[in-house]
Amino acid sequence: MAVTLQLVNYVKVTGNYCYRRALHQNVARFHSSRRNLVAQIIDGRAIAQTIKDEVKAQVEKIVSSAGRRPHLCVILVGDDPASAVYVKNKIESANYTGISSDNIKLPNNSTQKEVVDIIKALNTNADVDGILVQLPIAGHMDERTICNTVVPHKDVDGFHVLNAGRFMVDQKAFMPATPAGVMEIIRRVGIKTRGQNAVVCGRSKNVGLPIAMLLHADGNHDSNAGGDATTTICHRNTPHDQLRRLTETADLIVSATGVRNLITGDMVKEGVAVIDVGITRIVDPKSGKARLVGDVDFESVAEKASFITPVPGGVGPVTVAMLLQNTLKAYKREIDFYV
Ligand SMILES: Nc1nc(=O)c2c([nH]1)NC[C@@H]1CN(c3ccc(C(=O)N[C@@H](CCC(=O)O)C(=O)O)cc3)C=[N+]21
Repeated sequence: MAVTLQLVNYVKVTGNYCYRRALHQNVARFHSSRRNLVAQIIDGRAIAQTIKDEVKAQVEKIVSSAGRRPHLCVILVGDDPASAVYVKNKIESANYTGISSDNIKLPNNSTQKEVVDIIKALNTNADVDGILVQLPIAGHMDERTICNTVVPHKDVDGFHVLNAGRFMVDQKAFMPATPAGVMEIIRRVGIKTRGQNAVVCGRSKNVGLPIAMLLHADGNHDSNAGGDATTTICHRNTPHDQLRRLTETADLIVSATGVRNLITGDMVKEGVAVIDVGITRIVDPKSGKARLVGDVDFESVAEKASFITPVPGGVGPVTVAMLLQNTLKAYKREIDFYV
């Protein structure tokens, strides 16, 4: 019995593997110690590098034909250490692609009016293509007001209500960088979505919700490239046994909750593709050093998955690359907001 089971697994997963191997290179292989299964570990850094090189080539073309260099402004309020790391990554990556940038740092006690006035000045500054206000923003400010102050055609985060609304009705829009990154990974690696069961964990307005919208949407519609999956959204009020029932039949799981070890190997079926968007900072009990973990128990899930993204080195770097792609789109005024 055990032998038969193993053989079935081997044939099934090896078959998938051969088919997929031709499609992509940005993966490593995770060899199960217990079974003949091979999970492909998606290399987000390599995918991000490819995207950044594509952006860089386009920027070089613009500059060599005497064009103005695309310019990104990042506004950072306060001194949250995680935000400082993300902003540093964004600025460094922008530099790499040839996109020039400003990092506007404001003290934590800045007023909402001060931030709004800075955004308004950037909105009308013809030398600025993209504007981004790093979130979370200090508690005494209204995040919606701040996001809606950025003029839609410079809103490279896709957080303005016009971009969010246009996207929901299949009009061209700036897509938020993390959801765009998740879809880009799925496309570049060749993970099937059409007709598949997709489970999204997390319903945040900037990450979980737009990911679910993209996964379920009509992929034949040309605007924002949906995934045609049957998509279920789980969130903090989904009982864990119900979550398990859904993940057990999922072909694709995208988790974006910040709950460590939410998804474990016993909850998933063999051959599942898993995209881990969670970020939790922990102190490693062995080394005593701080490190990042995702929502997914990597070791146990990789035993069964066909594809899996690691944390760090998965979705995070691709998010940064998508922001730069959006900045280039803003520069080219690719999105017409008057239709
Ligand atoms: N207005 C706004 N736009 C955002 O796009 C935005 C934001 N606010 N607030 C926070 C989230 C989070 N986010 C990440 C960016 C890079 C990594 C990243 O580079 N991660 C690396 C590790 C970084 C580290 O060492 O901490 C990795 O996963 O390998 C992760 C997460 C953008 N966000």
